[in-house]
Amino acid sequence: MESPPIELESLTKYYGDVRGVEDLTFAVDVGEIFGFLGPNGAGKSTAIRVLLGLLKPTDGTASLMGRSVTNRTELREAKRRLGYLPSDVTFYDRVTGTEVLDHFGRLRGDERREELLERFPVPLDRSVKAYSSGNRQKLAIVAAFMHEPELAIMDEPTSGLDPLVQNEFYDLLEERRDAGRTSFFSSHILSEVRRVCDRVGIVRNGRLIELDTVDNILEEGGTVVTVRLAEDPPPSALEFPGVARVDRRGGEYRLVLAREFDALIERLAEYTVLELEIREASIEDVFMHFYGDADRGDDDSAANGADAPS
Ligand SMILES: Nc1ncnc2c1ncn2[C@@H]1O[C@H](COP(=O)(O)OP(=O)(O)OP(=O)(O)O)[C@@H](O)[C@H]1O
Repeated sequence: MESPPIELESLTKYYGDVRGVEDLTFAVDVGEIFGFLGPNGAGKSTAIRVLLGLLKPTDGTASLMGRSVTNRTELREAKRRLGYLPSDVTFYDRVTGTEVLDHFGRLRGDERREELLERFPVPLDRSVKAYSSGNRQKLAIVAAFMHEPELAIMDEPTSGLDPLVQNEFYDLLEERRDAGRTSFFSSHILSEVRRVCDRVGIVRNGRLIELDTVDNILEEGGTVVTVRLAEDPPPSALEFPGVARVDRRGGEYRLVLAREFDALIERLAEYTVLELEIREASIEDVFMHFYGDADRGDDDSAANGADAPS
């Protein structure tokens, strides 16, 4: 059987006392577009840097296409079949775009170079020092994908790209999926996650807190109910199975829930309903609770609070 493109097993990385990631276990399947999400400082870049062999795990294992990233020979083999897009693209400044691509082409191949340059055009003859951040990102995309890698690992790949270029990039990921190639990327842009990701893993405080298909997650929190009551119950009084979260803002309660209307009506019948609105949830409504509430008690480590900017 084919090895998973990415496999993490109890992966833990501490920077001294500061927790990067803790006990991360999940695998990415062949042909998936997998989104790696979580608030700032959650541990996404740490996991990605371990996967690329740039950081040594404190504990646990990580492998790419069945090759352990802590074994130099295996890592080198895996890297030939990998495309990588870092979060802050830096090239040696005194070279031109063409020279950058020549360099990566010699290392790994460049059969899609011309086609990708038509889709992500950059001023090839100019020094990359003079590139705008968007052009740097486009050059990095061409460099990462021109050898048609089996697996692409990307840290916030669309940051700095204009909307048209972003769309071109999403098309590229979808074509890769159709060809059975795997893409893994971190993102803060929920609309792009909804548009392209098959499955997501969400990390917070270094730990995996959700691993599911985007469809399932949206289904479970697909409805937003806003209600105003004559009474003033605590938000927890409006919780029932199927409710993902309840917030109170001013005199209004806002529930994100699966389509459990009977249970909703039963619960609201205990109160005097003054106003009621029911609408389909946006992806922000559904995902925000994975981001917020960071201090609600799921932190059990002295390392908590060490979220200095990275
Ligand atoms: N080189 C480092 N030395 C010490 N601590 C670090 C280092 N790099 C990251 N950290 C810490 O590890 C934790 C995880 O950071 P990481 O950069 O992996 O998060 P992230 O999810 O990628 O965040 P962002 O969305 O802001 O890019 C944070 O607490 C961060 O301060």
